[in-house]
Amino acid sequence: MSSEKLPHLLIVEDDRALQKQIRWAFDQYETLTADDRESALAQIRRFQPPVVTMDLGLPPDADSVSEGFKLLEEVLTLAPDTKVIVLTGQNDRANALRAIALGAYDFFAKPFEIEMLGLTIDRAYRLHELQQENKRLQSMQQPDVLSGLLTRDPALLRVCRTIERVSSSDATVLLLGESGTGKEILARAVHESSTRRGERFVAINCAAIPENLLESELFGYEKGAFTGAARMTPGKIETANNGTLMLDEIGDLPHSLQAKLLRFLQERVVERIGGRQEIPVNVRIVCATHQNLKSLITDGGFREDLYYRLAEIVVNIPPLRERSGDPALLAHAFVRRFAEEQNRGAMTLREDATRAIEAHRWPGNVRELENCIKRAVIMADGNQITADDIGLSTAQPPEATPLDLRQARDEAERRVIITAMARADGNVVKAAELLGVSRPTLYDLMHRFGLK
Ligand SMILES: Nc1ncnc2c1ncn2[C@@H]1O[C@H](COP(=O)(O)OP(=O)(O)OP(=O)(O)O)[C@@H](O)[C@H]1O
Repeated sequence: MSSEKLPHLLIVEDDRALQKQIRWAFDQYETLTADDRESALAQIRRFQPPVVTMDLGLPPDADSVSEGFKLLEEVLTLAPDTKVIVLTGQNDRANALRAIALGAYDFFAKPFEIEMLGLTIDRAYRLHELQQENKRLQSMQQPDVLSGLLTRDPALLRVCRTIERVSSSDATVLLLGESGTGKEILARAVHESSTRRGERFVAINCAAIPENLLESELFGYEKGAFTGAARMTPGKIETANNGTLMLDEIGDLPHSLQAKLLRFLQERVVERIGGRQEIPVNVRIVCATHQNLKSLITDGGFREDLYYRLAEIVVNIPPLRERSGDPALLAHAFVRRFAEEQNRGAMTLREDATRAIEAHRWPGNVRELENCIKRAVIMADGNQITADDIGLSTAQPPEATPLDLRQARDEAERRVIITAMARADGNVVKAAELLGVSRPTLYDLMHRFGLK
C-alpha cells in the first residue's frame, strides 16, 4: 500500500519523546503530529484524521487541562465524527470522565501500555469506517415510501416487500382488502417507489360518483359535448399521463364503463366524450376494492376479461384483526400523534386500554382504530388513556387453532411474543418482563421466529 493510502492518525503531544514513541508504534497509519492547540487544529482542518490521540496538558499552560479541553471541544465541533482518545495524568479520573462526557471516544492514563492504546485506536478506526459507510448508504437510499405504514405483522410485511418489488415494473396492481386496511397508502407507495414518482398520482373512487358523471370524470369531455359542458375538460386518466391512476372501489364500476375501461387498457388511448380524437395516454393503473371480484364475476357483476387485465399482480391486504400485534402497535403510534396534534403532552395507554384494543374485532380496520384513539385522546381526563376512554367491549371470539401440536405451539409462542412486543411499544426489556423470560431468551425467540 502506498503511504498516501494509509489512514491519518493525529498525535497531539507536547512531550517530543512520547510523540516519537507513539509515531514509531503506529507505522500502519500516516501519522501527523502537533504539539499545541493551534497546530492541532491546522492538521484537523487540512487532513481530517479519523482518529486523534490527545494529551490534555498542552502549552502554553501544560500543567493545566484547559487548553486540552478547549481543543477537544473545537475538534468535535469541527469534525464531529473524529474519534478522540484522550491521554491524561495518572490520577486524573475526573478529567478523563469529563472528556468522555464531552464526546471523547476513550481515555488512557499515563503511563499506558502502547499495545492497549493500539487496540483502542484500531477499534476507533473501525467504528469511524462503519459510521462513514452507514452515512454513505443512507444518502444512497431512496426515501422510504412505506415509512408511513406501521406493521409488525408477517403477512403485511410480505405485502410491503411485494409492493417494493413490483413498483419498478409497469404491471397493473389489484389491491384487495377490507375498508380502512391501508389500500390507498399502498397504492401511493407503488407510485412513490416507481420511476413515475415525479409525475402525478391521481385517485378516483368509482363508488362515490354517479354513473353518468363517472364517465366524464374518467374520460373527460369536449366543449359542448352535453348541456353544461362549457369547456373542454380532460378526464382523470388523461390527467394522470406519465403517472399513476388509482381506481378505488373498482368493483363498483358500472358495466358500461367496464367495457370502456377495458378498451382503454387494450389500446392505451382515450376518447373524450363528444370528441373524435384518440389521445394516447401512458399511465400505470393501481386498483383497489373491498369486494370479492371473483364472486362478482360469477354473478355477472364484473367482466372476467377486465378482471384479468387488472389482476396482473394481486395483493391481499390482511384485515387488522388478523394482524398479530398491530392493533396495539398502531394504537401507541396514534396516541403519540394525536396527543401532539391536540397539545396534550405525553399521553400513554393504560394496560386495560391496550387489552381492550387487542380484544376488539376492528370491522372498520385502521381507520376505525385511528378514529377511536383520536376520540380517546380528546376525552381522556389525565394523560393516561383508560379502557373506558376507548369505549370498546372486550368480548373475544374463539380463534381457529391448527391441529398439529408443534405448529400450534410455535404459532402460539410467536403470537404471544408479537403481542408482548406491541404492548410494550417495542421495548424488549418490558416485553421480556411481560413474558416472564430473560432478555437474551426473548432475543433468541425473536430470532427463531424471524421477528426483528
Ligand atoms: N399500517 C398503517 N399504518 C399507519 N396508518 C395506517 C395504516 N393502514 C392504514 N392507515 C391509516 O388508516 C386510514 C385508512 O387507510 P387507507 O385510506 O389507506 O385505507 P383504504 O383501505 O384505502 O380504505 P377505503 O377502502 O375505505 O378507501 C388512513 O388514515 C391511513 O393513513
